[in-house]
Amino acid sequence: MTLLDVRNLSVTYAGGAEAVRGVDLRLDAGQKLGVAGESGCGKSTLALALLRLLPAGTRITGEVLLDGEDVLAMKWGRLRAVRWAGASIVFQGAMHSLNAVHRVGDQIAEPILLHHRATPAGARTRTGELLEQVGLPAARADAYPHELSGGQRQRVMIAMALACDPRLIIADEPTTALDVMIQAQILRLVQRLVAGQDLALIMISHDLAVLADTCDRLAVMYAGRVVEEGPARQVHEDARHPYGQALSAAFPKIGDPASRFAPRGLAGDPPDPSALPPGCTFHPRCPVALDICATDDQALRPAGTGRSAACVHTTGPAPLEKARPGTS
Ligand SMILES: Nc1ncnc2c1ncn2[C@@H]1O[C@H](COP(=O)(O)OP(=O)(O)OP(=O)(O)O)[C@@H](O)[C@H]1O
Repeated sequence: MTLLDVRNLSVTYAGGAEAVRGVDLRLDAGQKLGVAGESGCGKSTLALALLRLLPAGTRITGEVLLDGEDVLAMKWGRLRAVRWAGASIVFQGAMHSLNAVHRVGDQIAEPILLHHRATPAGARTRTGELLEQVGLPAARADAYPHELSGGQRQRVMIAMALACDPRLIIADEPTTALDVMIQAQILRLVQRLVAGQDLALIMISHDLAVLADTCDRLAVMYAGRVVEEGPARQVHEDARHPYGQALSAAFPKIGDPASRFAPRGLAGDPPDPSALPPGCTFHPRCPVALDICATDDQALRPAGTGRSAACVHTTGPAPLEKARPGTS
């Protein structure tokens, strides 16, 4: 059953940055979707748009249907109910997301009190259970954020995200700020919490290998657009879009120790979303670009069973839009 249906979602920041452009995504109940892409490709903007957490003045268009209800069209009161209880977000860098002057237990209890109309004693019991679920002693509820390590704080953030029994968790680079050993622990925790449950997950990372290990499906974003989508392992091991191929070559393949020593980086950076190049936005960096790529962008189209890509090499020419006049 479809839990999340994102249709033609676009986000433009007040300054004119087109951070997300025409994204379509579908997620079934309990399904795990990875969203990959370099820094600046619009992954966090996409996550924030799903719960309308973007700064005032940002233009969001399209539809975000959560259980059939459009988050983008909801009244404020309904939106508040959907945040935490329908879907919740675990951000990167827990220190900035937690309030430094409140005990972590009180911060976990807050959404429980708000959404479940629990008594303070009931909320405290539930907080203890949640802390134990994420591998912390219940007594850590009395700690302030600065008394916890980075990994412990991220566990608290995950406990908060679980507090109201959401059907969807969005994890935005949940391990980025942590050292490698702790990263692995937190990833295992997320995998354990979502495995075999009806809890859907959108996990955002620049690391395809991590996503392939955790998720069922994978969407690769470039310059605000999904350029490739499909079963996670297949996209990681045999990407169809040249950007997906470059991204996956930059990280070791699961179970392939040789690839660990031969990462191939991609020259250059993603384009400035306020001044996107005409045609396919990847063409200036693409090793296999054709003349047509400088003028015509390609729509995401079928590229094998259950897979899609937006590349003239994979799917043949079918322009999404002509280059804007004066831009080529
Ligand atoms: N509040 C904002 N105002 C204007 N532009 C913004 C704002 N937030 C992000 N951007 C721009 O939108 C683009 C997409 O940023 P976003 O953070 O979504 O990318 P990302 O793929 O999540 O990158 P990272 O992995 O570094 O978080 C970037 O060019 C960024 O500079």
